[in-house]
Amino acid sequence: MDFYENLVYSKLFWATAVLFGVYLYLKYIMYNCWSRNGVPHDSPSIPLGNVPFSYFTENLPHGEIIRSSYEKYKNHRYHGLYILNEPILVVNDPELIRLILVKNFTNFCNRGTYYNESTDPLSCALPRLVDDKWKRLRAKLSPTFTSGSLKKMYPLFKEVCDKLIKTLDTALEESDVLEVKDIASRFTMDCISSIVWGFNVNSLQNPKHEFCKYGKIVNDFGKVFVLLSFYVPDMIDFYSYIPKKRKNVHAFFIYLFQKTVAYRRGNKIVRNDFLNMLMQLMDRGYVEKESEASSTNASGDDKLSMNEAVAQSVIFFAAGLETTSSALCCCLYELALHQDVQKKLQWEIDQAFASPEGLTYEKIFGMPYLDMVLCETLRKHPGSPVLNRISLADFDVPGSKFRIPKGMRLVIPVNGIHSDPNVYPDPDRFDPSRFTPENRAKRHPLVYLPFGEGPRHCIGKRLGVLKPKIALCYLLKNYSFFSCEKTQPRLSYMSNSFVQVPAGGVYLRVERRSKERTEAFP
Ligand code: HEM
Repeated sequence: MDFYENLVYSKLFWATAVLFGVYLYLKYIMYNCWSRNGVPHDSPSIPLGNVPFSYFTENLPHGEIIRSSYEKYKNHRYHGLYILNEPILVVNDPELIRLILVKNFTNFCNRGTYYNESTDPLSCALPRLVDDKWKRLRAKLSPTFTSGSLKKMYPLFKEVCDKLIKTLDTALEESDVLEVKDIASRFTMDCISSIVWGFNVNSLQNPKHEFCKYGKIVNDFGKVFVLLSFYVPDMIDFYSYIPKKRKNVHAFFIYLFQKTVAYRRGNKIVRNDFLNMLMQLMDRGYVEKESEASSTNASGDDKLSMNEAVAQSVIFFAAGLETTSSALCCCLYELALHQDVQKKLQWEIDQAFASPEGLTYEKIFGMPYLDMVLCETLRKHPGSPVLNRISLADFDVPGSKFRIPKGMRLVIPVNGIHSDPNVYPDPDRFDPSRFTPENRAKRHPLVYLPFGEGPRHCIGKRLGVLKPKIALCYLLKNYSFFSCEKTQPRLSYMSNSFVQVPAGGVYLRVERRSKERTEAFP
C-alpha cells in the first residue's frame, strides 16, 4: 500500500502522467486531422509535425518543406501536412487551385498569415490584411500600379540604370569577376527607394548608407518567425513573439515617413512616386484619377491613417526588393550558363536601342524574347515558393468526400508545380521556349504562378516585371556574362527569408561588349 501511496504523491508520477496525457492528446486528437479525414499525408513527429529538424539546424528554406512533400504526393489532388501542430492542406491539382484562387475567391480571400494591427503595426500592410479591410485598401492602392503611373516613373529607373553601368565599369577596373547578387540588390534598392520614398539612396555608389542596413533586414526576421508567420501565426500571438529587429525596422520607417511627408508638405514638393500617392490617400482618401485608371470606389471620407500609410510604404519597399533583385540575379546567372540564350536576347535588345526613339517604356513590354527569358527565370526560381490562403467557411471539395473546415490553412506549392517534370519536362533545364504562345497554350494556365492568381494576385506585378527587364536591357547592351570558377553549379535559397533569394554570393565573369553589336539573328 505504501508503495502505491508514495507513487500517487510523487512529483515524478504526476509529471509523467501529464506528459503522457499531452502525448495522447497530440497523437490522437491534434495530429489526427488527416487520418480522420482520409487525406494522404506523412506521419508527423511530435512536436514538429512534418517540419524536419534540419529546418532549425541547417539552411533549409521553408519552401523546400512544401516542395518535397509535393514531389511525394503530386499524383493526389491534395494532401496534408503538419507544420508544427497546424494542419496545412497542400493543393496540387490546377483545377482545384483555380477553384480556390479564382472561382471561390470569396471563401478564400484571406491569406491566413500573421496579422496583428495592435502589437505589430507592420503587419497591417496589404498582403496580410483581411476581409473588407483588404478589399478597401486594395481598391485604393490599385491605381498606384497602373501602366500610366509606372510610365511616369520610367525616367527615374533610367537614371538608376545609368548609375548601374557606371558602377559595373568601376568594379571591372578591379576584377572581371563580380558578385551580381549584391549588385542586383543595390540596383533594386535604388529604384525602389526612389519610387516609393522619393529619394535616391544611391546604394550602388554608397553601399554603407543607413537605408541599406534596413533594406537588408526588412525581409529577414529569422527562420522561426518566417515559419510561424506563414503557417502557424497563432503561436506568434500566444508567445508574443515579435523579433526586436522587426520593431526597430518599424521605428526607422515611421520616422523616415513622417519626416519625408513633413518636408514635402512644408516645401510643397510633388513627385511622381508612391509616397505622393500615399499622401493623397491620407489627405483625400483617393488617388487623383488618371485617364486609364479604373474607378477605385474610394470615398473622400475614407482616408488612410499614418500607420496604414507607413505599413504600405514598407511593404512596397520590402515586397519589391528581394523578389525583383532575386529575379534579376537568377536571370543573369542562367544567361551566363546559357550563352545561346544570352546572345539571342542581346540581339533583341540591340534592335530596341538601335531604333530612332531608343529604348522606351512601351518597347520594354513589347520584346517577346525578353519576356520569355524572364518568365522562364521566374518558373525556375519563383520569388514566392508558396501561395497561402485560409478557408472562411466549410468548403466541400468537388469530386471528393473531404470538407475543408472553416479556419483551415491552405498552401499552393508553386515551387513544386514549377519543377514538376510532368508539367515542365526536364525542369532543371533553362529553356525560354517553354513560353512561346504555342507552348503556353498547351499547359493549364494555373501551373504558372510566380505572381499568384485571382483577385489577390501580386499588385506590383507590372513593376516587378519592369525593373528586371530594364536592368537586363542596359546590362546586356553593355556587357556579356559568363560562368567562372567561383560560379555555383546550382543555386540554393536562403532559409531566413519569406522570398527565395539565392544563398551565398553569385559570382560571374563580366566582359564589356565591343561596339559592334550582334548583326545577324543568332
Ligand atoms: C518579380 C517580382 C515579384 C514577384 C515574383 C512577386 C510575387 C508575389 C506573389 C506570389 C504574391 C502573392 C499572390 C497571391 O497570393 O496570389 C504577391 C503579392 C503582393 N506583392 Fe508581389 N511580387 C513581385 C514584385 C512586387 C512589387 C515590385 C511590389 C510592390 C512594389 C509587390 C507588392 C505586392 C503586394 C502588396 C502583394 C499583396 C497583394 C494583396 O494581398 O492584395 N510585389 N507578390
